[in-house]
This record gives sequence, structure tokens and C-alpha cells, in this order.
Amino acid sequence: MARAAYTQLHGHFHHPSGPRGLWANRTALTCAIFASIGGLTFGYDQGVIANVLVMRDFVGRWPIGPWEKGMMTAVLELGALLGALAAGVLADRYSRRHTILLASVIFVIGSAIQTLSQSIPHLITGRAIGGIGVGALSMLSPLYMAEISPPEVRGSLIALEQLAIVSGVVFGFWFGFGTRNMDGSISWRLPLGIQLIPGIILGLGCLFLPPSPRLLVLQGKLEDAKKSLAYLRQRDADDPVLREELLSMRLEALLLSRTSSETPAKSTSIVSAWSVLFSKKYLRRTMIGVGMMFFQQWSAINALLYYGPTLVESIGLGAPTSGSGPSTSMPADEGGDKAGSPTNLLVSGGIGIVQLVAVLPAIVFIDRLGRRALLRGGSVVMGCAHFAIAFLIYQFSSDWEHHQAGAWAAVVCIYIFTLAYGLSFGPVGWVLPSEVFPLEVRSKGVALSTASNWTNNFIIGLITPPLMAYSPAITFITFSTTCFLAYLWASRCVPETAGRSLEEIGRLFGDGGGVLYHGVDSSQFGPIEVRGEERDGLLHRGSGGRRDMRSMIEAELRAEMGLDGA
Ligand SMILES: O[C@H]1[C@H](O)[C@@H](O)[C@H](O)[C@@H](O)[C@H]1O
Repeated sequence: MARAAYTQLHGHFHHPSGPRGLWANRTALTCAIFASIGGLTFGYDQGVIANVLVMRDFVGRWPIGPWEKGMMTAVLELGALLGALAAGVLADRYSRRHTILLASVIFVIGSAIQTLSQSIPHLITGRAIGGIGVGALSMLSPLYMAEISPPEVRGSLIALEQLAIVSGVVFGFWFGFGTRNMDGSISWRLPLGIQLIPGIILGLGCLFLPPSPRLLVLQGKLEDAKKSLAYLRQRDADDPVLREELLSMRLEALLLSRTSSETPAKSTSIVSAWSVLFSKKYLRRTMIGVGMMFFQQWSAINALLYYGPTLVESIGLGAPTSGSGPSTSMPADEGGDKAGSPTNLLVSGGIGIVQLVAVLPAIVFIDRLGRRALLRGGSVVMGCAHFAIAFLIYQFSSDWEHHQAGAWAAVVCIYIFTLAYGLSFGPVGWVLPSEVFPLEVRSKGVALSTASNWTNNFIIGLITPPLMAYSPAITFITFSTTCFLAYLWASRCVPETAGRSLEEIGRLFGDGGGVLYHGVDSSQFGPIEVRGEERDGLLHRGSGGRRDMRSMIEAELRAEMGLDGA
């Protein structure tokens, strides 16, 4: 009976996703919204720094060249890369919440140093330290959200990370825009200092969040896990549905401890703990996590964000540029009064707003339409938009003045691209890596995927200016090609994870570990072949002793927990 109740409540077809499902899971929703403050810090920095680096007082005080300006972005990204990887280890060793606390403290220290900077080295140091916090939070928030979410709304809840990031971008951009004309250093100290507020709120508040029930199960703290799950689902601890969910988590953890001599999460050797991600068992998932972030970044969202205004100016719209041909510097390199140039507003500010608008339907539909459908549709539209921009540049760049319609068409394409990205690779980029890894390697898998985000973000920042200098048309053809490759990757390599429990997703990769209830149309498995047959709502694998071990452990657990079916 309990099994039927569980299937009915958590099954793919019965439980509502979208707003109704979100409302039904409002405790998990509230916790996810709070945890998403981690994403806010990340986006805010991105939004604000473009404005800070061109503020009158800032430029007058420290007349720095492009090299130092590039450093400002680069040190944060490199710090974030380190932070994400370090958090992958600490999140298992201590807990998700305590690592969030530590990351928030580091972020606050970094932000304070930036705010109080008396010299450029201070600022760079502050950004490196702050970057460690930003990077750690950028992996911890989605990881925590994935582990507290019920399957039917997990996509929506993790997509809140993207909502937080882009809200941060928009708020940071417009706040910096608003203070830019203030007299003195307050114009830039204020927007840098304001980020202390979310950092402190997250650091203090995270200890009040319920701990991840999945991690507690892995650590053998079953009573605590039950309590946390009961709180998150707002159900009685003895509720059969709750016990079924707990059972599936315990089953996964037990299978893990009985089938592997050493739990990677507890592995003493750093090298073996990470190298396990490249073992045969996990390689496919690692490729999905790392590939997801690779393609998210190579869609070139940040290239447009950083270099969009320059591009638009080079095609003859907005503020006039000095010199001929496309300038390849970041908008920040262009000198004090360009911060408020119509182009900067139109593109940098506009791209943030379009991302923000697009992520809202994505949150509603990501669990209904599925991740794969969004990725496949999004990549095609993005690829076509880049291609159209390349074509327009190729066709008209020698004489934009007499082809204003063509120039405007390019701007429209930038927005179409951003809309498609905001509905697909933006949010799904954070969702997918958090769900494909099983518990034993989840934090490291998410850390490595997040590290892929920061590394590729860094590479794009580095190569876009010389590539644009060489040929803007070729630049866009390159990005168009990576988007079409992303389509092939999504079609061939990404399984549909929507609506499945994290334990169930392991089955899509042939783990055989942990899935209790299937109840999902197997045609949705995508290209990943699941060998076995379905009986009694259970997917039975065709071969191997693991299935037997699973049924054995399941029977043991059912007996111990007093659940039917034992
Ligand atoms: O998902 C985010 C978001 O789309 C940001 O705007 C972008 O700058 C980041 O690199 C990306 O990871």
C-alpha cells in the first residue's frame, strides 16, 4: 500500500510539476530559494564589475590599463575554480551546510577587502579571495538543492540557481549604473560593499536550513535523516510515503557500502577520490556534467555579455567608436563615460534582463518538458542566431551605415540567442550536473562540472578578443558550430532525468543501484539503453549479482523499517 502511495505521490505521471507542485513542496522551495543566494553573489559580481571598472572616480584614482582590468575578471574566475574544487571535498567531509558557511565567510572577507581597497593590489587580492567563496557557493547551492528536492519539482528548484544568478547580474548592473555618478569613491565602494549583505545573510541563515537527508543517510545518521526529510516534506516521521523515500535513499547508501571496498566520499587519497570520476563506472556521467558546462560556456553567453557592446558599436549602432573596425576590448576598457552609453545599456543591461525573463518559464516547464528537449531546442535556435549574426557581419560589415536594417537584425539575433540560452543552457547547465552523479561521488562530480564552467568561462574571456580582432564573422561561425555540436551532444549523450528520483537516475546509467519505483515511460530513456525487464513497477536488470543484492538489501530494509513488500 505504501509502495502504491509513494508511486502515486512521487511518480512521474501523478504528482504535479510546475507551480502546483512547487506550492505543494513549499518547505523545500523556501530552503532552495534561501540556498540560491549563493548564485546571487556570483551574478551580482558579474553585473557590477563591468560598471565599477569604468566609473569616473575609479578610473581617475587608478588609471589602469587593459592588463590589470583583465586581471580583475581573471583572478575571480581562477579563485572560483579553486573554490569549487575545494568545496567538492569539504562538502562530503563536513556537511553541505557547514561548507556553505565557510564559503560565505570567505566571500564576505573578499568583498570587505574589495570595498575597503586602497590600491589595485588590494582589489585584486579581494577579488581572488572573494572568487574562492563565489566558486564554492556556485557548486554548493545546486548540490544542496538537488539533495533536498522531491523528484517532481527538482528541475524547477535547481533552476532557481539560474534565476538567482541572472537576478544578481541585473541587480548588480543597474545598481552600479545608478551609483556611477556619485561623487568620490562611494560610487564604486557602495556597489562593492552591498554584496556583504547577501553573504552575511547566507552565512548566518544556512545553519538554520535542514541538513541534506541524503548525506545524513550516507553518514549513517538515520534518525537525523528522517527528521530532516520529515521537515522538508512536511510529513509525519511515520508517514508511509516518507518512509518509502527514506528507504530508497538507504538502499542506495547500503548498496554502495556493500559493493565498494572504499567509499570515494571518504577516500583518504585526494588523487583516488577524484580519479574515481574517470573510472568506467562514472566516466559517462562525468562527461555529461563537464560537457554540460563546456557547452553552456561555449554557447558564448559571456562573450556576448562582455563584448556585445563593442560588437554593437562596431556595427554602427550606439555610441560612436574611435578608430575603424571592430574594437575587441571589453566594454570596461573603453573609458569612463561609456558606462552609460546606449549600447552598453542596450546590450549588457538588456542581455541580463532577457535572461531573467527567459528563466521564469524555464522554471515552470523544466520538469514537464524535460532537460533534453530544452537543450536540443535551445541549441538549434542559438546556433541559427549565431550563424545569422555571422552572415550579417560578413554581408554588411564594410558598410553598416547604409545597412541599418541589417545592423538591427544582428541586435535582434543577439536577443533571440539570449532568450533561447535563458530557456535552455542557462538553467539546465546548473540542473543536470547536480542530478546525474550518484551520492558517493555527487559532490566531487558537481565540483568538477562547476570547475568546467569557470575554466571555460575563463578561456572564452581570453580567446574572444583576439578572435574578434581576427574576424568577427569567424568568431560567430565558431560559436554557431559549438551550438550545433551541443545539439548532437544533447541528443546522443544526455538521458532524460526529469521526474526521476536521484536514486532512480543511477539506473539510467546502468547502475542497478537504488531504484525502487519505476513507473516511467521507458521510451523517455533517450539513447541510454536500460537492459532488463519491468515487473511490478520495478525495473529488473537482466544480469549481474547487483540486482540480487539489491532485492536482498531491499527486503532486509523493508523488514527493518516495517514496510510492506518485505
Ligand atoms: O548560468 C550562468 C548565467 O547564464 C550567467 O549569465 C553567465 O555569465 C554564467 O557564465 C552562466 O554560468
